[in-house]
Amino acid sequence: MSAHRVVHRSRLPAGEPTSRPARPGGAVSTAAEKARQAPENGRVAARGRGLTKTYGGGEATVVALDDVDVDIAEGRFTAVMGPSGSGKSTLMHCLAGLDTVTRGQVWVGGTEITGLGDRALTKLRRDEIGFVFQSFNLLPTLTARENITLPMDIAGRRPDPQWLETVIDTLRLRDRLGHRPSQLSGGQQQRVACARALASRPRLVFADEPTGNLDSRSGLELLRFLRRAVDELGQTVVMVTHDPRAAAHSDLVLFLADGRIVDEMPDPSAEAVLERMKRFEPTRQS
Ligand SMILES: Nc1ncnc2c1ncn2[C@@H]1O[C@H](COP(=O)(O)OP(=O)(O)OP(=O)(O)O)[C@@H](O)[C@H]1O
Repeated sequence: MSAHRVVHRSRLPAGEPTSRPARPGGAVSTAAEKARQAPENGRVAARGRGLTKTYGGGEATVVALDDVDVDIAEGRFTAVMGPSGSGKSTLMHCLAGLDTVTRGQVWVGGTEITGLGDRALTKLRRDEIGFVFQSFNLLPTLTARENITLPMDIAGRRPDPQWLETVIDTLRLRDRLGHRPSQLSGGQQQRVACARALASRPRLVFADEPTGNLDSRSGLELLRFLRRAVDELGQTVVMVTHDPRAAAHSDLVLFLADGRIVDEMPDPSAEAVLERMKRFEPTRQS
């Protein structure tokens, strides 16, 4: 679908994990994994081992994640798909340090975040991770530009001006920078939210249904921008989506079912993803 397979990474920091660990068992050690575009430098941006997340207790226990091993390759675009309730958002939130796991370990870059105190975790999220959610979470009293730079302003950091301009232009926000969210369309608000997530050039961008509230043109532009952020700027993107066409912009699709990674697809096409998703239909709840 998108011509994006050449990856240039000129911005890789030193000192990160240098090899992918052995992965005993589980979907991530299948033949498909060998076909996956393993990063030449072997770096992982985020890693989960034995991730288990349960809610409730006794007979009412819900297992949202069931012993998941996962590596998110640095400088790649990973999509996460699966039926409703399969654990996609939970996986993303646990990898991003927005939620805690019941068992297991999570690393972001070289830092194990499981067990980190609130303060250290907040700092790591602020410095290393950008979030794009379906709900835009913009502050209504601030202009688009102020919303975009707010996280950096709070952190007392100055955006790289050139990068910020690139983000603003690519997301076609230049003539909207002085507008407040109520004066923007849904698509424009989502683009502001995306610009905010990318403004600090975070190592890792997590996007939860980022195109869910967008018309198809705005959605396509957002996906192309995320693709560019990966190909041209070496960023790492993890996107939860229900849309096979959106997933086709990624390098690798991870398929979840019942809290486990049950399959993965490198270099996905929308058609192949749709076909794979159809195999979940009998157990689908929505
Ligand atoms: N706070 C919670 N309390 C109890 N159960 C929860 C909670 N959050 C999630 N769950 C359950 O955990 C499971 C996984 O939820 P999750 O939101 O990760 O799924 P999902 O794949 O992202 O779903 P969807 O595609 O519908 O957004 C579901 O069965 C859900 O009902």
